[in-house]
Amino acid sequence: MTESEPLLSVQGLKKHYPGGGLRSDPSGAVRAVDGISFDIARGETLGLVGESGCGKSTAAKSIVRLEEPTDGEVLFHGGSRGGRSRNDDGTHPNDVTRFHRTEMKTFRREVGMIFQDPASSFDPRMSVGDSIAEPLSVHGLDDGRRRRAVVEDLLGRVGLAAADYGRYPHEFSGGQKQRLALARALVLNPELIVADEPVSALDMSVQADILGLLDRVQTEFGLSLLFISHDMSVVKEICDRVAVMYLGEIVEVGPTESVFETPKHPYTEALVSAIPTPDPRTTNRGIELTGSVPDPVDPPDGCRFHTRCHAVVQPPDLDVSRASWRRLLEFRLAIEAGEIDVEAIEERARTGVEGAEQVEGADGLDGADEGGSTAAERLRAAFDLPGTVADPAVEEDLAAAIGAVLDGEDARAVERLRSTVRTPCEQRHPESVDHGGGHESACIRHDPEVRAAREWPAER
Ligand SMILES: Nc1ncnc2c1ncn2[C@@H]1O[C@H](COP(=O)(O)OP(=O)(O)OP(=O)(O)O)[C@@H](O)[C@H]1O
Repeated sequence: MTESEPLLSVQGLKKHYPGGGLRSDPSGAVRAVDGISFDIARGETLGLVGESGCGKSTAAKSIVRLEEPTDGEVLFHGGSRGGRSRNDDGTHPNDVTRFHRTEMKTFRREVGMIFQDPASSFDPRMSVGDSIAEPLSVHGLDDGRRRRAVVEDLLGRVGLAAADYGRYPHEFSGGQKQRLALARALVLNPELIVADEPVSALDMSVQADILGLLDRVQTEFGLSLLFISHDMSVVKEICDRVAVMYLGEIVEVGPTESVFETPKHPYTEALVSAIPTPDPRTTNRGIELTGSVPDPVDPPDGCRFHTRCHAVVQPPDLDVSRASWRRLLEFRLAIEAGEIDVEAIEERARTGVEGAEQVEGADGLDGADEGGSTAAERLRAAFDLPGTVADPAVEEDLAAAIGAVLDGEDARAVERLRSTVRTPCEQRHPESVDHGGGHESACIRHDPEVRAAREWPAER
């Protein structure tokens, strides 16, 4: 491997779990990881970040083959270990996904893992020293005294004492257990550590200790580190580069400083914006990330983030304000998700929690109450929709869609709205665009072809 070749190169990795779909395709696969690619250089820490359910753990497990990947390559040691290049059939001799048993055994020695819950990796009936030493026996170090010496040395390096060798897991705190887990991950002198949420279960002060330790150990041992976390501030602390994952895909990757200072993808922007600022007088950028990650069985078309995106692109020919556009799209998406509960809206109006009196001046469709508003107006009010949309064609579609929703015909409502309330973001899967310095993102606002064909304001 030359210096410039990555230690780990993940290419188009997919992990789909069979069945389990509840929505449009009940037999559909759970697309937990859906074609991710990234490299990790020797001695580098790459952070894989995203909300719960984005596929981070599945990605980690697929890379080390605790789960069998559905597709893609995981090249360990670049492309030239032992001078070997690709086989005639295009496969690669260093592709972990194709390793046989003996190659896997070697690979496992070269990759250490740490998980969120360190307790689960220790047998409560075994001394921690014996647990840490176990991989040494498995990999052929038969000399018990040497095994003990290696483990005692490691215990010191992770901030514990050689005398801790004979103690049992329940005698250690959460932070100490994570130190033990790190010692165990290091025992075979690996080149890569995969750490999946290693500090999420720990108190803030202990988190800082463990992050400091990871950082120190990484430098000392010259390790590469794949660091998985949902916590942006933790990632910022420790990573050289960051890959942001959303619904099975990587939407942005780049040097940590660049990604945090000038996030290019709206999802990253929202995650960065949500980081609490240490100074209460300064406010963050105030982008609210609403809702949760959609079902990976049936991900949204085009850009998977468009259903939650604050920057979702308005069609150039839709002549309404930006605020109205967002509301119209949110309304359509709510109908599609089956989230509109007309009875609850009516009930709230009756009990005065949300007044129908907020809506004035629009033509009623049906069901006028004592205050004079109609069910259609109350539905508009509930979704903060304009009383009348300025663009007559859109207003016609919206009124028809509202009527359909009130009639319980959601499919008809969606069909009607889809003709006008339709974002370019759902029509095209965004390609990754290079912003320079290894900073890439996949958002159609940056796609040169799309930008050339349409006109919307330059955003970042
Ligand atoms: N064995 C499985 N079978 C079916 N679906 C699964 C399985 N494991 C994970 N999933 C689904 O795959 C998606 C990604 O899960 P994953 O645990 O990888 O996400 P994550 O980003 O690591 O989140 P978390 O931190 O909550 O674990 C989720 O929708 C999850 O429900």
